[in-house]
Amino acid sequence: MNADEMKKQAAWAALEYIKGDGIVGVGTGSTVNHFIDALATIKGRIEGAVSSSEASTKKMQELGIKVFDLNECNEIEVYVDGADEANSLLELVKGGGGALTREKIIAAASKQFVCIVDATKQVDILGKFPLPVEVIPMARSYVAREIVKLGGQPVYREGVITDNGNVILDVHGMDIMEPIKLEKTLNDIVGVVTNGLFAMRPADVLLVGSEDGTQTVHAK
Ligand SMILES: O=C[C@H](O)[C@H](O)[C@H](O)COP(=O)(O)O
Repeated sequence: MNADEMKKQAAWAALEYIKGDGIVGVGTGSTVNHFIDALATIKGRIEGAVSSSEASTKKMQELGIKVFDLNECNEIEVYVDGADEANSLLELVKGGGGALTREKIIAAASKQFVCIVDATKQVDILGKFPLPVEVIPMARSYVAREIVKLGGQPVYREGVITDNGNVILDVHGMDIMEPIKLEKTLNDIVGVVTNGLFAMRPADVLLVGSEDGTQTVHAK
């Protein structure tokens, strides 16, 4: 079984968590694309979705899923999204696809966060995957210098503009021993919009697609 088949397995398993008939929070990425295919099979039962990216919005609209603005919604029951890394506390690194800010907003606005990954995403220590940081364009060099002071090696993701009109720095070389502390420290740098650590608001459930079927993990 390849990684994409494992992603698909985890994505379809997330359907079980869509119990009501309300609005579902939908993340971004190749794993979520499988989830959107799954969600389309129950589109008659749910009211619709809120979306964390233009890409997910487009795919959902093509499949006939109604997409709402988050400002039109109250608390979202369930948010389903992928991740680039997940540890045993279900703290995550996200943003490989550049959608971290809207993802973090919907995660914060949701009661339950179901994270869907393939088995390669599970790690003991976060940070091998370069940590994405979304930055206001004029602050890019300043923020990069501040990140170097924290021990990271920021690399400008050239040619990428986020859905919010900002740029991304991918921070290499960090063993993230204290994810909550680093998430807050990065947030405090002026010019940073969001960082890809989801530790203050980790996932509630992790569905891991693997050779042995989908494993359900709760935070230790
Ligand atoms: O910005 C992108 C998101 O955080 C994705 O959820 C994350 O990068 C995982 O993507 P994929 O499912 O394609 O591996």
